[in-house]
Amino acid sequence: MFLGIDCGTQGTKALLLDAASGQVLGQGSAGHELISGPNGRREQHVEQWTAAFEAATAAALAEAGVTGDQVLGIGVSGQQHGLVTLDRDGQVLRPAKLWCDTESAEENQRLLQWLGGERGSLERLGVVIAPGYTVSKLLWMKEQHPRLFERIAHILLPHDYLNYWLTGRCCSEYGDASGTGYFDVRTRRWDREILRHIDASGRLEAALPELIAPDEAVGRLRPELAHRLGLNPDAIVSGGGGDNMMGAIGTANIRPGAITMSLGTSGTLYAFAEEPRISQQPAVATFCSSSGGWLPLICTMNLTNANGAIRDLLQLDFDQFNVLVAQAPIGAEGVTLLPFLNGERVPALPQATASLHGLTADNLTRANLCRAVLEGVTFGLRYGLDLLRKNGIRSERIQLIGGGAKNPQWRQIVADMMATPVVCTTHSEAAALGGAIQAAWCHARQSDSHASLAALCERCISIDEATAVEPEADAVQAYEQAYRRYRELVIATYGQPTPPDLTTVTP
Ligand SMILES: Nc1ncnc2c1ncn2[C@@H]1O[C@H](COP(=O)(O)OP(=O)(O)O)[C@@H](O)[C@H]1O
Ligand SMILES: O=C(CO)[C@@H](O)[C@H](O)COP(=O)(O)O
Repeated sequence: MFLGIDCGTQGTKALLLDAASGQVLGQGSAGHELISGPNGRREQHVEQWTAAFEAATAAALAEAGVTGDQVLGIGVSGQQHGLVTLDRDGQVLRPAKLWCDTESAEENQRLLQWLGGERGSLERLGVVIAPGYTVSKLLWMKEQHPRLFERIAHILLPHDYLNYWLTGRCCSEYGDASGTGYFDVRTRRWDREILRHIDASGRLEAALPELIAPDEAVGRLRPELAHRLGLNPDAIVSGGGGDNMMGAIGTANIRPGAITMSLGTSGTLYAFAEEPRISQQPAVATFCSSSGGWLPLICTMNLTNANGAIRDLLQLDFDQFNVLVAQAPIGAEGVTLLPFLNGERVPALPQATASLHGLTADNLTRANLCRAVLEGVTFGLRYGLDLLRKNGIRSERIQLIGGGAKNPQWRQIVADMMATPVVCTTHSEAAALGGAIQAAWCHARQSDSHASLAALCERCISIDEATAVEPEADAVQAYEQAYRRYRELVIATYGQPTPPDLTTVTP
């Protein structure tokens, strides 16, 4: 039995996998609260993650009817880019600053300048540092909380922190590390110089966790924690990874040829690559995968949060929202919502606010508003898909995961808007499943078994054919028009982000 954990933005999901049969035996979840503040502050108390870990794990074990002593390994997936700082006694210094926090956008701009702009960042790190990446949070902390900054002894990402809580060891793996902005994705090494630029004392470099390979274990559970959670004290903890890296494993996206799209708090799109072919397009982040390769990725910051904001405003539940969406035609009778409530990463508009366009006395209806938000957030992913496709990434279909993938209406909208068939894997909690599969892989390597990651994915992941949807020709055309209007409005309202340059730099 293997336990997969996904510490997402809105909550933690746990899943218990019988890796021998490939069956998921039980699942559980528990929510997190966001701390929102001025200038795009989005933080979370790490105690929420550990409490949610415990609650979700207990629920998954109870649903499976299995005791924790049967768990042989744990794999943790986590929201990317967040900054957790510890002092030398291992105490957390302040709430974690999250991937969707844009408070350090200005610090990011200064660091980008130091790197030589987008080109300099690409040449040096293989990614263009974006607001939300970890590196600018460090500069922000130095300037805003100098006393706490001086006490930093360990810098961890969210899933690294959970691994530390589980095992007592601070380390990181290539996938999540590649989203920090102080890591070279080509060589898979930390970039210490950028940290020295932020603080010449050497404190930050000394605080970097050790890097481990994707099939390496972090260690075993701390005995007292194993005892408290009722888990097997001999259970190993695998390296885990960022939620997108784990979502890739959990959808068997470990070979070129597949595209996974996640409809979570963020919207993401990614495809496995065997080589670090760095795109010159700044929006495409060529992260490392947590399965030995690379994972070119697009991320939008406004997805289910924007839907939720309109749902709350109109006091609707999911079903009522969906009924209203269905009542409005494609294009919402000319109502377009540019949903940048949190600022945005793709397109690169960290300071943007959302805006509503095309309202008239005739089209201002609840149905059009609901459709406009769902279309607006999905258009962002269409823009991202175009960028990936222009960089040579092709797939016959899109594998849809995350909370939003449970919505059949949204699945059809995705298929029509992307003009591509869409399907879900049996377990939409693919990041948690990926964690469990990675733990089984790691356990097999430790026990000298020859179970490959590919064989485990084949055994544990299946397509849910009942969710398969094909694009419908009329709808594809109608969305094409609505998408053009969306792009024109983005450019007219916020200006043109860096024009796409589709050549590639040093592979
Ligand atoms: N049936 C559904 N229809 C539409 N959206 C849903 C449905 N179920 C869950 N969601 C959305 O999914 C979100 C959570 O997705 P999830 O992938 O777990 O996010 P995260 O990992 O960022 O915490 C919820 O906030 C909710 O808006
Ligand atoms: O920042 C990114 C990817 O670069 C996000 O995808 C985060 O990893 C958060 O994921 P969710 O909470 O939406 O699952």
